[in-house]
Amino acid sequence: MNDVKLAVLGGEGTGKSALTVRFLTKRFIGEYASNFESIYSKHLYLEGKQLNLEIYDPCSQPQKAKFSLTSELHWADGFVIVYDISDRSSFAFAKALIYRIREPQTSHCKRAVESAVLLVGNKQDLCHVREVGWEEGQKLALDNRCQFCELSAAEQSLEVEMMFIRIIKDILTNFKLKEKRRPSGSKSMAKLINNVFGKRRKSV
Ligand SMILES: Nc1nc2c(ncn2[C@@H]2O[C@H](COP(=O)(O)OP(=O)(O)OP(=O)(O)O)[C@@H](O)[C@H]2O)c(=O)[nH]1
Repeated sequence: MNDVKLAVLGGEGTGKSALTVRFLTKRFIGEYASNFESIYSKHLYLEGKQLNLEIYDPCSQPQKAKFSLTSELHWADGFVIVYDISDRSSFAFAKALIYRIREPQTSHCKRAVESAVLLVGNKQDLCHVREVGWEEGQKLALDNRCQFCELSAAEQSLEVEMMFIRIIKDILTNFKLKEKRRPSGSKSMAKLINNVFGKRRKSV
C-alpha cells in the first residue's frame, strides 16, 4: 500500500480544517477547534492502487515560526496551500508559503522531484466581498508551478473532493517520476559488467 502524506497549510481562519473535514466526511460543520494540530488518516482506492492517505492540518502557527516549515517540508509529499478570497493578507501569507516550499535549497537538494502544490482560494461563496481576483491566484500558481482552484468548503462538497483527488494524483505522478529517476542498482551493475567484460571479449 502506498503512503501519501499531504499538508494543508495557510493563514489563520482560511478554512484549512473546513476543507479537510469536508473531504473526509462530506460535511461542513462551521466551527472547528483550532488550538491543536491533527493528522487524519483515510484509505483510498485510486488509479488501481490502495492508498493510505495522511492529512496534516496544523493549528494556527505563532507569528515567529510561521515560515520555518522545516518539519512539514520533510514530512509531506504534497501541499494544499489555502487562502481566503475575501482576505488579502491571507493571499500574501499563501504566497510566502509557496516561496518557502519552492526555495532552491528546499526543492532541489532534498528532493529528486519538486513537491506537488495546489493553491486553493477558499470561501468563493463570499465573492461579493472578494479582495483577491481569480487571475491573481492563477498567476501565483502558474509562476510557481502549482495547480490552482477556487472553491467554497461551505457550499461545494464535490469540488472539494475533486481538489483533493487532483493533488493526490499529482503526488502519485511524482512517485512514479522518482522511481524512474532512481538509479537501479542491479541495472547499473549489469551495465558496468557488460561495459568491462563485453568490450574485452570483443578485443580478444
Ligand atoms: N463563508 C465561508 N466560511 C468558511 C468557509 N470555509 C471555512 N469557513 C469559516 O471560516 C472559519 C475558519 O474556518 P477553519 O476551517 O477553522 O479555518 P482554519 O484555517 O482551519 O483555521 P485555523 O486552524 O484557526 O487557522 C470558520 O468560521 C468556518 O466556518 C467557506 O468556504 N465559506
